[in-house]
Amino acid sequence: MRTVTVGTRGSTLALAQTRWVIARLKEEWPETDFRLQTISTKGDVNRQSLGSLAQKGDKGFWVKEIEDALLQKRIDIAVHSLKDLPTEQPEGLEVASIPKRVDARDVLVGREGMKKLTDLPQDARVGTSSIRRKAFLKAYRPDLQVLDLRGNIDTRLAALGTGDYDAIILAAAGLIRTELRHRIDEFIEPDIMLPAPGQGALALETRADDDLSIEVAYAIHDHLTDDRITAEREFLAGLGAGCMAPVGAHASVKGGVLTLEGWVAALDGSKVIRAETSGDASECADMGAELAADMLAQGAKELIEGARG
Ligand SMILES: NCc1[nH]cc(CCC(=O)O)c1CC(=O)O
Repeated sequence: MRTVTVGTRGSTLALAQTRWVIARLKEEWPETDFRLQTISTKGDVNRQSLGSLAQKGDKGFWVKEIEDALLQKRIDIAVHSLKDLPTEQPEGLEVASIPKRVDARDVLVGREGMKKLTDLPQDARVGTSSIRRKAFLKAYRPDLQVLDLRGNIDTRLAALGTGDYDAIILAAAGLIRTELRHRIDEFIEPDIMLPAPGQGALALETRADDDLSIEVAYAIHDHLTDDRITAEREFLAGLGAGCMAPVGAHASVKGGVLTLEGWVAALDGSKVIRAETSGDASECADMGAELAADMLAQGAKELIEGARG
């Protein structure tokens, strides 16, 4: 029996999504033995000592050690949250497969009586770790206080219990994948908070010359998800921005027609540039690049640079 080693971070979310990936791969390749290998990353090690969000800004904070493990053949397939993966892979590695996406939206989890964005009183304290969520929330409800809230999903839910926050915002996908869907109080629609590019999707990364692992991973590739996230990520790349930018992107496909929406915001929410395009789904990459160019012409660059500080 051949063995394929699948690697990921040790967080609850990373383990849950990797177990899901292995179960799906096992359905397609019942004769293959899949092993799970956890790898600790700079992001995990430095979690306690993170002084500011900016320190997390270096590209691939969560993925470097995992990619090293791939290159050193300690693992054969890496499972990443797609939104944490830089838009370009290092020499010798590639994204071999994008499984079917789950819900891309952000969600609100609130205290009693604070179960919806519209329930929150003036000055309510909302916790989030993401500058995109912060900027879009401020644009929608400038009267709210947006407070920093870092840590893994369990830590963030626990913080809500201590009373320091009235509500927190996180990705639906993280809660769904860790069997915490029942904690979701409100799905925030994309017309209020556009999700992060790639949110809710996974990426299976392999060595570019490892044909066997590429074939194994590709068995759970989802073309529709791939078109959507290609448009979203080309948009992000076209802006010259990474996962730490106040940028949202969301693509949907109906009847072969892909619609891509993109937002870029000032950190304080005082300005949001929004644009949309649609076309044949086979043009997804060009559509992302064109939407980025369109928004750069509308002043998106100043907003992204402003957010870098
Ligand atoms: N940056 C952390 C991270 N990376 C992926 C997810 C959620 C799962 C996903 O978006 O696929 C999360 C947590 C969150 O944003 O609440």
